[in-house]
Amino acid sequence: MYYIEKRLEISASHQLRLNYESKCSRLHGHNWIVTIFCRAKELDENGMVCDFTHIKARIHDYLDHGNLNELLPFNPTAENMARWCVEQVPNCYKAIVQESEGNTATYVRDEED
Ligand SMILES: Nc1nc2c(c(=O)[nH]1)N=C([C@H](O)[C@H](O)COP(=O)(O)OP(=O)(O)OP(=O)(O)O)CN2
Ligand SMILES: [Zn+2]
Repeated sequence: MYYIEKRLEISASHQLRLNYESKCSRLHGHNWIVTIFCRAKELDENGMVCDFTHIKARIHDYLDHGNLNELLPFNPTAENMARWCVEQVPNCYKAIVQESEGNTATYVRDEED
């Protein structure tokens, strides 16, 4: 099995829709650190699991300097973002989304998916 990791830094704004009072419901920004994990039993005809540049294009270039509430069709928590990242990238099985130092969410695709 081949494994790759791609680390992305994304500056963006968001506000959370929550059923309790929170400062996070106000529009604010983070410098997210997103790590994408991909794997494949066989390499493609280019000798890759997935092109790092394509991963950056699908995640970073789409979200960077944007408003996540406008770009994503769900409440932009770190957990939801991690799942969305896994769904965007071919051969991706895991994503780690760090919102700030100490605040991190991970999504791992089920084996049978
Ligand atoms: N489980 C989650 N909890 C929270 C999320 C999330 O995505 N998943 N997100 C937020 C907000 O985005 C909020 O902006 C985070 O604020 P921050 O100041 O970074 O975190 P804390 O309130 O924990 O404060 P620290 O000073 O960093 O301890 C909130 N929760
Ligand atoms: Zn936030």
